[in-house]
Amino acid sequence: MIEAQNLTKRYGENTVVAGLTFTVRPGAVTGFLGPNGAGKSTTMRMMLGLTRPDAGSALIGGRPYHELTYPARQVGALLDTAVSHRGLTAADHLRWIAQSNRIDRRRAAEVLEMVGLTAVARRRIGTFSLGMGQRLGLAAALLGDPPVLVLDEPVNGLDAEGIRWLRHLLRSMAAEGRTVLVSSHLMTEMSMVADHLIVIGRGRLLAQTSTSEFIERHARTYVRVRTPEPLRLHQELQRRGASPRLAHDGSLEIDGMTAAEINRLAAAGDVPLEELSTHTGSLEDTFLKLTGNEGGGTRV
Ligand SMILES: Nc1ncnc2c1ncn2[C@@H]1O[C@H](COP(=O)(O)OP(=O)(O)OP(=O)(O)O)[C@@H](O)[C@H]1O
Repeated sequence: MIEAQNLTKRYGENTVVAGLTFTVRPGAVTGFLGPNGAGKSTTMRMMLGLTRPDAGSALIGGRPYHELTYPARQVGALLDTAVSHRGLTAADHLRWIAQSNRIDRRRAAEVLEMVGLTAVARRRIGTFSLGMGQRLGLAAALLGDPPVLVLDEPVNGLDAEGIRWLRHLLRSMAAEGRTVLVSSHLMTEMSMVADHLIVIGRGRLLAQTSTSEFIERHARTYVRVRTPEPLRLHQELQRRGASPRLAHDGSLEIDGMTAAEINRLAAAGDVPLEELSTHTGSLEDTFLKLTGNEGGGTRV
């Protein structure tokens, strides 16, 4: 379990994390969503004792990070892919982390297997692609078999097969009862893997909900109509209180009315219809609308 209480971070006049309060529960994948610059990395760094909050606190398993005796056994973190010891082999890199956290060195081979890097265990990290680096970072996070995982944009650099593999890994980690927090700026990707969502924009909490509820509440449904007489239909619709939008292709998009209602209205007004269809806006659009497509901090 992770508990953030009023977490706040300012850089100069810029409040990049503004009083975030949320809970991340075990046994589920929780997506931490926000556009670039929304404050996700800063929040995760505060959870992991790497950045000092100006106010508030973050607890991992009921304790602040700095009070954990062997942190790598309590929380596995993937923060950025820059690995300092580029001359080390993947296996030696993991053995070194294991040793400094009093973890059995043999665990290195196990986690390399889990992330599909066994074949390159003896290669120097400096030669790794971005995707391989992400896998190695995940291996390091899993080294201490921790009950909590905090992963910052783990999808970055993975190819389609890697992304499928990661989804499976995250789900199985959650199914084992772990707390899994994964950040992303991609709504669609998160909707495919996360059970719960914490959405932030400009450092503020915008939503904390189950993924299915989020989709139900925010996905925009509208009706598209094509007619040779758009102006007349537009007037009829406005008379009914609707606000149709004229799309680039000349069709009308209408919120808040069903296709059947629009059909009856058109028939009553003797407006011929060439197309009448119901659409659901993309999740990505919904997300951008909710977050205002803005990441950066707010001046307060
Ligand atoms: N050390 C720092 N000094 C000054 N400003 C910082 C510092 N670290 C982050 N920021 C600013 O804080 C804001 C939030 O950054 P953060 O990296 O937490 O966002 P993010 O949601 O993780 O975005 P991204 O996905 O782009 O990493 C940004 O405007 C960033 O420029």
